[in-house]
Amino acid sequence: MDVSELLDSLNDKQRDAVAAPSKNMLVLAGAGSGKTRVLVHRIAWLVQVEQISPHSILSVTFTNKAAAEMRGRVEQSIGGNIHGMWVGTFHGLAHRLLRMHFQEAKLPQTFQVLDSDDQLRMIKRVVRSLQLDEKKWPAKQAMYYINGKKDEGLRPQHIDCQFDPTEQTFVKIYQTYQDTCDRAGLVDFAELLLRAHELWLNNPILLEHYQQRFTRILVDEFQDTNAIQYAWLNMLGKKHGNVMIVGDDDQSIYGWRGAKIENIQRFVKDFDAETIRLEQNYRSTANILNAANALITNNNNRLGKDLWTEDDAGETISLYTAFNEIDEARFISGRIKQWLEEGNSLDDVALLYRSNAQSRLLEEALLQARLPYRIYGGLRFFERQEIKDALAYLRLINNRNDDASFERIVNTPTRGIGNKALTLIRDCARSQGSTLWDACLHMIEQNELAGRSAKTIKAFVDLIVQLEDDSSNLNLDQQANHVIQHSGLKAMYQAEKGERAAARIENLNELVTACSTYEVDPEVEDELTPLTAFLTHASLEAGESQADEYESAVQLMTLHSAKGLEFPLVFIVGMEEGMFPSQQSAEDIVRLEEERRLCYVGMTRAMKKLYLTHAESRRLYGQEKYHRQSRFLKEIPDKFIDEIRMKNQVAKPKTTGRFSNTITMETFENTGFKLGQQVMHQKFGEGVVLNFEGTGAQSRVQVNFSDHGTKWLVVAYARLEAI
Ligand SMILES: Nc1ncnc2c1ncn2[C@@H]1O[C@H](COP(=O)(O)OP(=O)(O)OP(=O)(O)O)[C@@H](O)[C@H]1O
Ligand SMILES: [Mg+2]
Repeated sequence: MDVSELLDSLNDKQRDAVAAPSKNMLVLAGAGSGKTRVLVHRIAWLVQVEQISPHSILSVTFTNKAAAEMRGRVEQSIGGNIHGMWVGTFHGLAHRLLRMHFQEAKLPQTFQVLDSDDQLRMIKRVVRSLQLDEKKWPAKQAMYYINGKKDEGLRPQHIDCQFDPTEQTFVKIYQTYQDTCDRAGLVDFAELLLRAHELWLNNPILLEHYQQRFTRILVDEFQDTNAIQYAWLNMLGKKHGNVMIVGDDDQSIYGWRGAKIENIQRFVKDFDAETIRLEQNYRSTANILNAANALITNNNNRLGKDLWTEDDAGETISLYTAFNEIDEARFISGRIKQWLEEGNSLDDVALLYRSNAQSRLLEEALLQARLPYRIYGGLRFFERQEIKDALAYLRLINNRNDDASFERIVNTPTRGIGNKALTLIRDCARSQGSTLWDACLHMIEQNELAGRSAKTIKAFVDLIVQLEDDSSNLNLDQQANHVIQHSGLKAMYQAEKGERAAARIENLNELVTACSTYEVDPEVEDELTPLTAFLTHASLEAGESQADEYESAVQLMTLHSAKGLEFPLVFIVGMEEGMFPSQQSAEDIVRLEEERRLCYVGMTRAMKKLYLTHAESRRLYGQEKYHRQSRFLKEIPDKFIDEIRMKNQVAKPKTTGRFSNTITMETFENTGFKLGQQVMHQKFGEGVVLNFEGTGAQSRVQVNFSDHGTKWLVVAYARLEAI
């Protein structure tokens, strides 16, 4: 792209931001106003016009995927590659620094990243080792505590807990956990940021090196930075005064993870930054945009922004009231099918939900309708059980001190190592201040294990050593394959049988493929073995990209992970009180406002058409619950919404069992049943058909059961038999 093109595709305000002389800037603007576009064009501008070396540019994105996209977009617009430029998430960049300066950061070269699942296990173990009551000190709570403190930049010794015995215990857990991680060479996500911050704090020369190197810094989605990220940026960027941040206070949705909206104003003050506001939205139709704008005005203390569009009103937003969660899912799959039949692509469709667990039913409906789908950021490849098992073997082979991996696989597949033996090993590790692996060696050597345990533990130790011996000279993918085969994992999953087992084997095979296509980043990972590099990659990526990347598919994701994305057709499901807003946020104004921002984020992902759905009843934890519709629905002015309700589409519902003769003889929409007909249901027994609703796959019948009263049932599911 030449320079004029770079600017031509921008409006005046965007252009001002892209071509501004270097200074600290805040681009504050609502959803879809081109903030990310400005950032990308700004980088291209710096390289092409200002002749800044990519080496001097550091750009922070919110996800790894966004980083890859940004790199691609910049490379495309300057028509060349941008080697030397650092683009990544705060975590990814911190990790990179720690890899490059592991000694200064007081880490072993082979340090590994601990994901949250493994972190939780470690903390559980620590709580137990401190002989605390696990009910009183739940590991999860301790994990929030530890990560929260790290996000604030606090080590145990910084925490004043003299007069608070509860906090004293948490600090003790924090300290013990940290000691264990340090011993094992493990770094959790929050630790990455804190360590990287301390790295600079303790090494002024190193800091100065990076301050001089990164003379241009850009940050997307700034509204979701936490305290330690802000401190890190402040340290790096303040000296040269060329930091551009873009953000939207109305889209701050990670307060629960320590993000601070106040950082936006703080930045303006600390960095003496100029504010540029963008006001034109290029993403959504006027109906969608105005509905989202109306919703968000219900929040207080906003920085305030105007957002308008030149786009047409477009279709109204459709609101569907499903009568239960199955109906909701089927309605959605029906509409997607229709969308596809109208000649559109599945890639253009997103289903957004409040919590991950909601995906299951939607998946089921999509599977039934044979609509390919992909879960974005949910059941991630590298988080799947079998993958984590295989990686744990590789990790332990790579680094015997990795206690988390040791714990995971010591008895997977089962090899008769019981809890008793494990407790002995843990105790020994604790008393020796050693890792679990070393404790095993010690106990074997000293004959401290009972006959059977001694044998099984020795066998495990031998297995790991053998796996390493046999595979260390192989290529990375051969090595992975060898370990999957000879660890017993493959046989174990094969023995499981069924579809799920087949999927697991497929995943394991895919891991080998992932190894074979993995490319080492020469700037950081040259010194590492390919295995260490790959294992790190696995932890960081956690499968943000899915296996079947090239197939056209519906995207399923949580509202949180939809941030920054856009789709022509969007469904937001489960819009019920207690679901969205979530139960916990209903009484707390701060949390409620964050939920509302989340709804704003969700709605503003839609370009052409938005569906909002809710179910009148829903099975939750095995129980049928009735929820009122979400207050957010009521906050959207009626003029933007069009209600679809099956009841409106059918003949008047009847509530009694008496029918006129003409109706009695009709078979409703080929359901196979007639009004007044006697039917049998597996669970509810005998009954009489009272009424029909809906059409096609969604048709429902109302049946009066002799023993269970009147119920509405979806014909396709109910398996009613005429008698
Ligand atoms: N000046 C412009 N002319 C035409 N299209 C534009 C312009 N600016 C942005 N767009 C398009 O508008 C859409 C939204 O842009 P972008 O994703 O950069 O917005 P954003 O402010 O980052 O949104 P979000 O707040 O959701 O992250 C994109 O499809 C982008 O290509
Ligand atoms: Mg954006």
